[in-house]
Amino acid sequence: MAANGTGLPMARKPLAKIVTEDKQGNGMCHDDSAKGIKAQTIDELHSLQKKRSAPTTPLEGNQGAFASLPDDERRRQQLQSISASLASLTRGAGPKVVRGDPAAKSSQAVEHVAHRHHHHVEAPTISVSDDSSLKFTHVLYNLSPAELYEQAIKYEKGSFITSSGALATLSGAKTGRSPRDKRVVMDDTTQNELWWGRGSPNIEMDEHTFLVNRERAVDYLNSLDKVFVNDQFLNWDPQNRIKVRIVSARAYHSLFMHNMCIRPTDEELENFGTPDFTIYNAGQFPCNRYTHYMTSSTSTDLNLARKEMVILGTQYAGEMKKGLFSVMHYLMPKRQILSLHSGCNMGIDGDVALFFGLSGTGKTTLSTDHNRYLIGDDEHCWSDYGVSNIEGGCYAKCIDLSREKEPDIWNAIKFGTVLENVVFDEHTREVEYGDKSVTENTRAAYPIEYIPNAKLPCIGPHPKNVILLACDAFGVLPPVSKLNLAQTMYHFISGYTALVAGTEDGIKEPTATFSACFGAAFIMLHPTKYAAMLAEKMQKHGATGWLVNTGWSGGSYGSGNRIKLAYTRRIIDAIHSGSLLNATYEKTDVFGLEIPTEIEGVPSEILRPENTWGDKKAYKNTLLKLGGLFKNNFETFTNYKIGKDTMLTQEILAAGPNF
Ligand SMILES: Nc1ncnc2c1ncn2[C@@H]1O[C@H](COP(=O)(O)OP(=O)(O)O)[C@@H](O)[C@H]1O
Ligand SMILES: C=C(OP(=O)(O)O)C(=O)O
Ligand SMILES: [Ca+2]
Ligand SMILES: [Mn+2]
Repeated sequence: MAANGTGLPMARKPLAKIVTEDKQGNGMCHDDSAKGIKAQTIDELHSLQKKRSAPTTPLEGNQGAFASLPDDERRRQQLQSISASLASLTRGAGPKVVRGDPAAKSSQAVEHVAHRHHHHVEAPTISVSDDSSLKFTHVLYNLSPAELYEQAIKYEKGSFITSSGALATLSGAKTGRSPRDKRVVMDDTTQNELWWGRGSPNIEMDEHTFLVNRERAVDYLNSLDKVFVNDQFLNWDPQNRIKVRIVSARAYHSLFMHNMCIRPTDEELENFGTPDFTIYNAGQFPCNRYTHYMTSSTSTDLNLARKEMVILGTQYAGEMKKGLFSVMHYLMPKRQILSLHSGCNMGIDGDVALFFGLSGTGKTTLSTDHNRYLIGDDEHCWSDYGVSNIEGGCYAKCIDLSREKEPDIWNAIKFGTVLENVVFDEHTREVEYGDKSVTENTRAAYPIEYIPNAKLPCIGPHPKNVILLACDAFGVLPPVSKLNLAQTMYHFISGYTALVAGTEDGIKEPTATFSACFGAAFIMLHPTKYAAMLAEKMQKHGATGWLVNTGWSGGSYGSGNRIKLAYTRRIIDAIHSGSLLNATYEKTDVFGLEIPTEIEGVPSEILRPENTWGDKKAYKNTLLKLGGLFKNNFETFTNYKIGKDTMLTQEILAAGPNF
């Protein structure tokens, strides 16, 4: 250390600064030596550049006289907890965990935890029986976005800073979720509690196979020089907050979760304790196909009893966010709280709207509204006290993103934002949002406060409007319809959308997707459980249901056009303001939907779909075709009672298409 390593003021008086005569600044003699640089080598000089801060970057050996014991003890326990998380279940002991970057110079003292037995049992003597227990695992704990940028750029191929400051990354071979590779441990409890079988997203796996995959993931993570650990929260409702730990191998994954989960304050982090749920993301490493239940090299495994999720063979970051969402779909209903795959925003008068819809239907786009407060774009809870966002960030699609149409999302793509799978100019680093070379599912993940009118904390009163979004590529659903409660339930359970499969390959036929509760991939209980809760809450709080088609008009995909975002926004405005509630309505054939005759700012002729079709016969046929698809899909639900009220069940069954 330099002369002043004692912490006392320098005894020697600094020399007077030498004043040079050059006022242009082109002289070579701007001598600052008077300040007495506290470094004798370049390395030491560089070490001065970084001011130390605790606890987000706790690399220092701050074991001086002033370091209080409880802090030390807390830190030791934190490392011990991470070691326990990373412990092999077959070898008993957790790895030696070291805090800090393995590439850091030895001048940076690191904190160690030697072997600790799983579940925090002290090991008196340890006989070293395998090589992995001789190795240190470096832990990069809750790094800041800047630190994660550096890690990504240094070590992860395909990481670049874009012209707006976002971190562009590649998710590898998987650029979307892999629902068919999702497995859920079936045990005595979950066998009875969860939704299994036809239509269910929960494909069974046994406890033993889970442990095989868990061990595979943990061994992979421990074989690395370093792992990233995020300790964060889910759910802005303080009474129902869940502590999550994400162990991952990539800075990209750590930054993604930093943005998407709720970020703890320093105090909250110090008192974090044991997580309620842990994700082991070993996405670069495949699962072993010889393992029972494995049908590909990708596996995302949920174990509710162990409160753990294992990811193998996919680096798509959305798996982590949606995996945790599944967990919330299990935990929250147990507390009589409804979990919702919806966006949510609030007007200046406190009117809250929910936006349900499958991927690509407009939850993120329409909940991000410059005239309203954003509560969240994708995952919420509805309790007896109102709504709360589960997450701390948004995950926007950015294909064809434009500054003009979506200024708030555009401006959120800046330093700190993860930009997945986008294409950019190699020199200017300007992103080309129209380019689908890597995937059509390009994404931006940013902290919610990057949206200027985010509502912090992300909570609000009971919803006034429940908007069901469907992107109908058949072009027969009206741009907006007002729903009664039974219709709302019918469409909620159906969870319809029809996107166009591959826009590139000349595919003309839209394919209908039905996904119960607008999120069948994430629900854990039978859809009727969530539907009953939604009906009860909507009734109790007097919420109105709406069906909004954000898809085609004037014909199916290929002949018609997608409804202009500007029109959809006017429709949504009219819902929020209450003006649409008092409009004049007429009923449609087949679906029996109530459609308004006029809305300010929207051409009246588009409100009734058949007006926009040139070929009326084709319209009728397409309408009947879609009606038939709805009927077929709903057959699986006809034997279920929805809630306590048999009347409601009958009404819901009758609220579908009639022809
Ligand atoms: N009329 C419309 N309403 C909503 N979104 C539209 C409309 N027309 C085009 N879009 C585009 O559709 C996409 C909707 O995606 P997004 O809001 O991310 O859906 P989700 O959050 O439900 O997955 C966006 O890219 C948006 O620009
Ligand atoms: C991240 C996702 O959400 P959404 O497309 O609904 O925004 C997803 O479904 O993978
Ligand atoms: Ca979604
Ligand atoms: Mn979204």
